[in-house]
Amino acid sequence: MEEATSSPMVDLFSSQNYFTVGLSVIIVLITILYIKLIPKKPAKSPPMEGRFLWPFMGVGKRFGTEPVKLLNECKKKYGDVFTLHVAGKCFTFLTDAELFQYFFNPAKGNSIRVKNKKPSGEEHKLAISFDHAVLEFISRVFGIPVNDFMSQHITMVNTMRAKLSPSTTLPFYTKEIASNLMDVFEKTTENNTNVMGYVWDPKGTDDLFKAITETLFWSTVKSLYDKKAFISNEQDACKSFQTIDSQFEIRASGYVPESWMKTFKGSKDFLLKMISSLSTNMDDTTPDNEKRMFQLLREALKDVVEDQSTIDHFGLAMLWASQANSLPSSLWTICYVCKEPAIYENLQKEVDEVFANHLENPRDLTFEKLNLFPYVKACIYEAIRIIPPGMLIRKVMHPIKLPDRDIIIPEGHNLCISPFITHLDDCYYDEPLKYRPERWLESGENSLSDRSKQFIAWGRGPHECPGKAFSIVEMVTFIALFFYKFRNVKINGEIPSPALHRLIGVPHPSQPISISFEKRN
Ligand code: HEM
Repeated sequence: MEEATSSPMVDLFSSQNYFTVGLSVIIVLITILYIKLIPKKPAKSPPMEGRFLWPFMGVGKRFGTEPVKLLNECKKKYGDVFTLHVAGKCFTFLTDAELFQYFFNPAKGNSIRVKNKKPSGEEHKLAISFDHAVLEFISRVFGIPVNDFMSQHITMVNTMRAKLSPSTTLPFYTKEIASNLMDVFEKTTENNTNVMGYVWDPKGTDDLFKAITETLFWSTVKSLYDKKAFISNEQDACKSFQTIDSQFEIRASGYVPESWMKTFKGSKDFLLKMISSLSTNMDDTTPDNEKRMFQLLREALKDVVEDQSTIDHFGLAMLWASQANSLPSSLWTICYVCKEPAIYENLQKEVDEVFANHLENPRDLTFEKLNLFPYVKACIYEAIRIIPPGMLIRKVMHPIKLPDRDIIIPEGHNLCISPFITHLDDCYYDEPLKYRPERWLESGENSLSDRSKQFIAWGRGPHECPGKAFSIVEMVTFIALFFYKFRNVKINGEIPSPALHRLIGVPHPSQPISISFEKRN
């Protein structure tokens, strides 16, 4: 018999063995990587969902497609504090309204810093930070340099808060809104071609959101920037805004470089150019009480930023913030009102009564006169209650312990609350899914107000939306005039669901909405 010639040494280096050894090394490396990527869960930290799922993703896919369902499931499973592991990041949600004070007012010592951690500098005084939570995506989307955002973002917010208040310039900014809106509602293909905005067909529209956007965009811009702002033959500013808004999440995520997002970049550059030319042509001799919001913002920033073009980037951020929530909130209000005949009738009655008895010309609807529309306001609040911004976010800068709970939220977590979850919780609202504007008008025990602890659509505390008062004025004016100008408004088909991938801000509709109406001459 022939002896075997191959030694064990030779066997070891056969191609099959190379493969087996290679495969084993890869498996070991993947296992090490997997274990390394599983987020650490320090003792006493909140229960975590998605920790052991493929660590790059966690519950990322579900969070991006059905966040509300996921949050409700977790709330049931873990209680009112839990963490989601999303694509390597930890999002800790507080769902009990009693805990919101720790989220909104950390400065008052509400969130208790864990003792052995010492703050290292001024900006780290607070255990949680708004600025650190939004810094990256704000600078990606609007191009505000990180250092300028950290040092001057508060200047922007304080300037807006001071000037968009009923006791200062808010009545001035809002005095022409009615007239500007009427110009657009009355625009036809034959007349007023010099008025920017949508042409409302006398019978209806197949895309209500587009119609609202192209109407309200221009009136907001005229109020806050300049009467003639952004008008150009080169490109449509409203379309540029729509492009930025629709691609906001993709750019904010940072997964796609801006150079690959040609239409986004083109729109952003165009709007920055428009804002910059506005800056250059500003008349500094305008009396303070007649200066537009952007002019005041520019004055507040010009001596504190090194590169003057940074002001334009702040101006772009303010432009987006001033539109992104008011537009869908106006849309959802019209949809809900039209779907409930009794509500529609009540609202129409109020609108008709005010325009018949208190205002000869709808264009004269001033700031003071808006108090004549309590039912319109209640309809808007109720729509924002049911379809609010998806979530509010802060960064945990130092581990925090929630009083009375054996839970420590680790440093680095994103701390979140979701108006969607709270506003639809039957602990806080009777029949929460029911659109019932009357709940905002009830008195006594049931009375609600936008200060109720469970109503958080505009946030609360030091970061409460600085445009809140402006947005209410704008939306009440818009809805009152819409139902003055258009009669027998009917939504054709079902109201589509909100597109929930948009968690920062009020969601858009998932489908175009078609409506028909008769237009009053
Ligand atoms: C329906 C209308 C609106 C809603 C529901 C809304 C909601 C919000 C929310 C929830 C926040 C974050 C609050 C937090 O994290 O605690 C916010 C921030 C902000 N909003 Fe609004 N908003 C609306 C309209 C407006 C308007 C019209 C403007 C501008 C005129 C505006 C400007 C801003 C700005 C600049 C911030 C950032 C605040 C900061 O950085 O501290 N918003 N808004």
